[in-house]
Amino acid sequence: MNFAWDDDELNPEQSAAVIQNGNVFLIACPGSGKTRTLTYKIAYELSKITTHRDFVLAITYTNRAADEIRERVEDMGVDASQLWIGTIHSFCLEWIIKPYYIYEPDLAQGYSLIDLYDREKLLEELCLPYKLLKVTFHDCDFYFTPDGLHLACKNGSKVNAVKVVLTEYFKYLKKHRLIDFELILWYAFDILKNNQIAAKNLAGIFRNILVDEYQDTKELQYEIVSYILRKSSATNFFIVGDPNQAIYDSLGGYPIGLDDLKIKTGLDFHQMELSKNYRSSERVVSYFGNFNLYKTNIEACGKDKGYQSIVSYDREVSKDKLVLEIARIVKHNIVELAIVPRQICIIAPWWVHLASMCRKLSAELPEYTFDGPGMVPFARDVENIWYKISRIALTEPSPGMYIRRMRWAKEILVDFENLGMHLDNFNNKDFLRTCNSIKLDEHDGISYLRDFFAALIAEMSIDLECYPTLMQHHQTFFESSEKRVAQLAKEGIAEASDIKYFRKLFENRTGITVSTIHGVKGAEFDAVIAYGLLEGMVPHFSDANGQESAQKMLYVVASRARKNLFLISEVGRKRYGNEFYGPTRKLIDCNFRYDNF
Ligand SMILES: Nc1ncnc2c1ncn2[C@@H]1O[C@H](COP(=O)(O)OP(=O)(O)OP(=O)(O)O)[C@@H](O)[C@H]1O
Repeated sequence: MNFAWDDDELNPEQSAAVIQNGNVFLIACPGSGKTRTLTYKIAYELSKITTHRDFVLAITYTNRAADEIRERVEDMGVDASQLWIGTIHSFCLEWIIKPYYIYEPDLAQGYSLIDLYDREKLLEELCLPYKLLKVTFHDCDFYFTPDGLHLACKNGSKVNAVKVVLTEYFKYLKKHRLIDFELILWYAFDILKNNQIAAKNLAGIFRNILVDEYQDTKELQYEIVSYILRKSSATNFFIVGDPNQAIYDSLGGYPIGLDDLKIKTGLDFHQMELSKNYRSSERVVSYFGNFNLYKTNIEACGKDKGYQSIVSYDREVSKDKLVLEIARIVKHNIVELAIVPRQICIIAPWWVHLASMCRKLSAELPEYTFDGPGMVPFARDVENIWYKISRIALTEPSPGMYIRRMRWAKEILVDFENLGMHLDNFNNKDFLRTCNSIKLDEHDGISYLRDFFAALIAEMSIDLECYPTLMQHHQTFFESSEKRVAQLAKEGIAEASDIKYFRKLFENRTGITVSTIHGVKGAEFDAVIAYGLLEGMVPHFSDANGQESAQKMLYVVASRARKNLFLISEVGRKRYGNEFYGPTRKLIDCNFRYDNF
């Protein structure tokens, strides 16, 4: 029987998208339940599968989104064993590179994935000769298109140095048979381009391919999916996103137009739309409508629709008073407006401004906690096996965590087997049982993890020396974690070394979120406070398409708010010489009756 739902679960637009046969191109405005629609669509298509050979493939932007959707599908009582859901990188590794790497000359002799920490370290070293030009690994972002390499760096004085650094970087990777995230896409694309059988096999497995957040998808990713789709007339494609929220332009992401998509895939599409915003008040919706580049339809219809929102814009506060002003706004929301701390988010464009803001706010408002970037005390590299084990080591067995921990255990055992370990009948339940039996009385987070891993290896009789990859992952995991803990301690967060702080990462968030604009993608909060809205930051000074990018960033920021929105262009931030940053031009141009706050 097909999976069914009630009227109060999906609105008519969402239901129509879920049950639509064939290929769907779905444009969804902010807060319109894109994730909900995608989840039901997956559940619906899974329930229609009649043979064990068919799979549903869903590609999400983050591992976290993949986990959430999978868990929701399982909670709905739908069998998810024929669902593969994950990021495009995981998909390429598991389904294209692992089975077909021998067809790729650069990979045929074997390859391994460079750890994120090692990658950063390598690039930092290669940048050293260009210290005077202030070239750092942050300048070394790049991406590939079918025509080859593109640099994210648009700074004329650095570009040549970055090119040399990257040439050395690729040489090093090749010599050591390493690949990074961008190379995963490149090689997957190359394999499909040169190997008809690979694309055909994949097309035979997946009856449905679903892509979330298409607006931030890169050309190579569209190409990879298109190779598969062109090999099968029986595979349906469902692609959803919001072109107004495309903020990864500098890394090669773009919202493909329908005509282009038709040409690439050779398919026809039902063009559909989700236009009902369940998130924000009418006032917030009318505000972010000012930045609606593609003129998509949006109608507020959630439970907070009639909320008397505050939408304010401050262009006067000085940089030196910023912390006090943000603290005042936070307190007002919590004390006067009864908004809970975890429903507040503080956003700035640049990561560098957030760590110090987080620290200063923690000192100013000691009664609240702040969850910010750079606050994670250990290496969160999802491809590192020891990170995967740490997820189990740092969470407690409980009914609520059971399914998730079982899945993590399974992933670890698959990794172990891929390393050549013979696990006989040792299954994921046994693995969890072994982990749960490890009891340690250790308060230092890093020592705890070291002891935990040692106990686990001993219990499973694993000889680390026999598995170089495991040893290498072990070394980089701890090197990177020690560096992070030291950095946090330097910034005044001494408790970061405590095991309780480590465990917090996996608990439900209770503190005030502090995030970059890019990091807040997909999230929603009752109150949003955004600062650093300055021309040169929003948009970035090197952005060739700056005004359009600023418009999209403002659209993303403002559409995260359910109830209240506070925008700040502080004065007094030095640019260079005697020059100061001024407010974001798109904000100055926006004609809106802000509230005095
Ligand atoms: N049919 C519905 N009825 C009531 N609430 C809904 C419905 N669909 C979605 N919602 C709620 O609307 C909110 C926004 O949904 P979701 O986060 O999926 O939006 P989104 O489209 O992904 O937004 P964005 O693109 O801005 O990230 C969520 O709180 C969700 O539970």
